Amino acid sequence: MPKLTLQDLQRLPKTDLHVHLDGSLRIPTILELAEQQKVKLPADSMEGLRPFVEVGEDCKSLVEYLRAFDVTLSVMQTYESLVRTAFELAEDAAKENVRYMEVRYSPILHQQKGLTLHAIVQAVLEGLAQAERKYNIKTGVILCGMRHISPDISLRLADLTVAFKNKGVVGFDLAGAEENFPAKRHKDAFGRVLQNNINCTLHAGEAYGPESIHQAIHLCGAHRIGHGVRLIEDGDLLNYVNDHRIPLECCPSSNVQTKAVKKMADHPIRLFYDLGLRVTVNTDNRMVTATTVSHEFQVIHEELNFNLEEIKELIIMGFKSAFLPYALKRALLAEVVHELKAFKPGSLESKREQL
Ligand SMILES: O=c1[nH]cnc2c1ncn2[C@@H]1O[C@H](CO)[C@@H](O)[C@H]1O
Ligand SMILES: [Zn+2]
Repeated sequence: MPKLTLQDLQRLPKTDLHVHLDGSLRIPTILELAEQQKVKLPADSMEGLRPFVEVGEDCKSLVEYLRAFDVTLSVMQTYESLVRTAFELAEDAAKENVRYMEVRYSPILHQQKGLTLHAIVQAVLEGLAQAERKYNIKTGVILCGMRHISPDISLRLADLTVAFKNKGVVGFDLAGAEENFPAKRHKDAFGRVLQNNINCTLHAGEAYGPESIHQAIHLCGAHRIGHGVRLIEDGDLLNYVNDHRIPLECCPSSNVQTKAVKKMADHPIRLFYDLGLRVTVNTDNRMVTATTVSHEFQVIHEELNFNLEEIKELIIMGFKSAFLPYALKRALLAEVVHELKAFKPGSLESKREQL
């Protein structure tokens, strides 16, 4: 199989459907924001801060992984910081040719300095709109309820999602520690979202078994599943997910770090793909996991033997799984399919030399 380089993968048009705003900052930006806002960080240099905000392979669990967010959230409590971090995330994504990105975060975690929930959504939409004007990228926002926070708050966040329907917010999610915090507690929030004809996805089957995926689909109406790695433990449910074309938002490197899988070679994305499931490749957290979409493709190319044709198919499944109105999705997909057909691996430099 001809080897694809990181540059090849960067040149391909891509989606990122599962990326957390508060896990995808630039480290220098955290340092700058902390200085401006007089926020105390655990360290005040790039290298000093890195271990607190990038978890690495020795992370032992999702709960440990989630500790990094205390640091990032400490500097994401002002309108300006939300505009900036949203803009920079979309800029970083656009620079690796991500054409469509759905950014998620939980507004309730950004109220430490008294911002209103509306302002918190507005700020992120403003940052993303700035990036859309400058780069060739389309974006949408997914608001997250948090598993460990009360269901009443999830309901408020569901109402917020409804209030911003057709104004940039495209879906609702449930995130946070999975074990001991079942999704069914939050089913009223999902009911609210669904009854307003809005899409939803839930993190499930990452730090808990297939029962969690079952609840996400059958009690909360999930249209997509975040991670879903432990679907592998229930063949019957796996067939249901396959038959209903429910997309899985796979985030391979993050899954190794949270120990949803022991090592990359064990990642079920290969099996899911071979069985015909609709699987998508995503970052989860560009900074906390220290990754990019191109890097995730490189990892599965090298460690799970996905070849170029298969990678192209994964990319198409990403666009197909977008929470976009059908007409827009079809137009975007047509554009991307055209580019994928014309795509030839090999760096731009070597192409120029051949000319
Ligand atoms: O992989 C994950 N699994 C579950 N929750 C996560 C993951 N990554 C981030 N968050 C949680 O989602 C919140 C909103 O963005 C973050 O603050 C973090 O607590
Ligand atoms: Zn996630």
